[in-house]
Amino acid sequence: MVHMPLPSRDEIQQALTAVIDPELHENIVELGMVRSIDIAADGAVAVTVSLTTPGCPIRSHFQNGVTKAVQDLGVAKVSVAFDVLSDAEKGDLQRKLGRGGNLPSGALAQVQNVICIGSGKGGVGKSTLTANLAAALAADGKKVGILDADVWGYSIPRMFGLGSDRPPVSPERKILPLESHGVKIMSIGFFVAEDSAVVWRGPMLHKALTQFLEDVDWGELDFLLVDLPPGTGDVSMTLAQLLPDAKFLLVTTPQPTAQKVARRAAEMAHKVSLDIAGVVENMSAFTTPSGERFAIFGEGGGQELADELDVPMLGKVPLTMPLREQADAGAPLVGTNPDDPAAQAIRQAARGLIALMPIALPVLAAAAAPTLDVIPPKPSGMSLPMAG
Ligand SMILES: Nc1ncnc2c1ncn2[C@@H]1O[C@H](COP(=O)(O)OP(=O)(O)OP(=O)(O)O)[C@@H](O)[C@H]1O
Repeated sequence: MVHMPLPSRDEIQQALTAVIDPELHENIVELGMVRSIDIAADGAVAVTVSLTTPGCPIRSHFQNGVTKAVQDLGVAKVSVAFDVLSDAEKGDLQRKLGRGGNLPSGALAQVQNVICIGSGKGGVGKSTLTANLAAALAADGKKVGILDADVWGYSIPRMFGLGSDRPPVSPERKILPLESHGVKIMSIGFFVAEDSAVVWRGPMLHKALTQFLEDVDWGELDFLLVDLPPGTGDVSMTLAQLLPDAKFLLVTTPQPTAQKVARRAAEMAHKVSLDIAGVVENMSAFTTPSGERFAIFGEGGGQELADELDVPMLGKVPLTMPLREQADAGAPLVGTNPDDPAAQAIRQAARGLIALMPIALPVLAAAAAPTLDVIPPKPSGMSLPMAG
């Protein structure tokens, strides 16, 4: 067996430059967040990382990143501890970043679980499930928000009976989500004229999404559900970068083709290191009032995908007319008709999600708000001013 020589302190420090703070977009060594590196006689390495806030929601991102960076040097035993930067150190950091104001607000500091809901292809019912899962979680007493990041096909406002009213802005210059059926909602649809074809891409998209995460006053939430656009594109990559602790929930129909593209979405999630929480199969089968059952899109695709990915199958949601009708009427079915078979399956999936999530840790209040300077302009001269 070949033994690698133990790395020096400098080599470990160098390796830690691979760990990037996703909010500050800089590595933790450069940011002065590596408080100490200790190498024991037996070769075990202990690293202490200083966070900007004790309730830092991306703690596990640092834990995993530091552990991997040191292990890659051939170190078998790595431990990571955390403390908090002093006020003076935070001041130094702010100067280093060239910011006059505050560090990123950590608007998500009070959000316990972020779940990105994605599908390989469009039209599989991802938004319908997002809306109803949120309503089911809220009915279960959870504090829930939806970020509608389906920039090309936003439909969440309509499913909650919300128009295109601009959300208000608080005196602290935070955008306040609109609330409907007990769910806090933020959508790109609140900022663009209905039916306008907005070409969101590249940096503008990145800025808009960053703002929806950082400048929105989400407050205390048990769950923030993020309705992704279909596919594996820009939005998903950006969000994965901004939300390293988020989980991914895959929606698919039972068809082999849908499954194939859903698998691609899963591969994307793996690539950007997002854990997959599970699979929900939608449009599973249709049952006539006389009880005859038709598997219109086939059977078993969701379970196969879940088995292949080795993740839980959280629910099989049948095709029912009320689910579509209620989405069109602007009131989630789980609230209006909880006994409908689709509503029951969605409530079961919501309970499955709750069971999968880690126990909530106490968190600190979010820090002060950044200025609203990054709302992207609407293309063709439109702008996205906000009320308030
Ligand atoms: N289980 C279901 N039973 C009946 N209708 C459904 C079901 N699931 C979704 N639908 C309907 O199918 C259509 C597509 O659903 P939805 O808009 O949620 O899909 P999507 O995957 O979010 O699409 P995209 O992301 O491409 O906009 C909607 O009209 C919705 O009401």
